[in-house]
Amino acid sequence: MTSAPTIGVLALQGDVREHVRSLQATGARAVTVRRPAELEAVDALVVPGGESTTIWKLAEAFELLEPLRMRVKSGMPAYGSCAGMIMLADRIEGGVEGQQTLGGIDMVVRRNAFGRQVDSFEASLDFAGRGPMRAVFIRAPWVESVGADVEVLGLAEPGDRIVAVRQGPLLATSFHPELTGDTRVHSYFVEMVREL
Ligand SMILES: NC(=O)CC[C@H](N)C(=O)O
Repeated sequence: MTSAPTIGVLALQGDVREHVRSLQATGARAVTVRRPAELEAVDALVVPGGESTTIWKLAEAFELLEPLRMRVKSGMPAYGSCAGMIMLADRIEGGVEGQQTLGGIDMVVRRNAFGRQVDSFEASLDFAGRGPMRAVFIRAPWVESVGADVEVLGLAEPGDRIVAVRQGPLLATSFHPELTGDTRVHSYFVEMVREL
């Protein structure tokens, strides 16, 4: 890709503004996406943290679920944080009755996996070999298992759980880099978008 990519942030629910700011801090052009026409206009998409059941239901109500699935299937780069990671999972555990995802990453993601005692916590982890990073987890999922084509990019205590993965143009983290002001995950994603 030669010109600067336009990266959308799915703006149905969740911490949309924080992702827009993080993307802009890397120098990328960031826009919000709420309608199918807006989705068509972006080169890549961030699915924010929030509540995956709400994002799913609103995506259906806004007639975005199928268009989102199609774009992901056709190779659009996407990055999901927390609820966004759940949305990019092919399979989930602990979902509500009938909960659907967009899919794309060959993994099983367990919702609210770290348990009530540790609803929210911080951990230091190495993301993609880019040095220690402070990571914020909020009712976070973890990745229970991954398929052969999925690259593990980060593990976290407690339990050395998988919390960052990549499969081709799709990236997902259980934590929220948009909340810590550390732009390394967004920079990694923007680099991915530029390379594809
Ligand atoms: N901070 C988050 O995004 C939490 C995710 C939420 N527990 C869900 O299932 O969607």
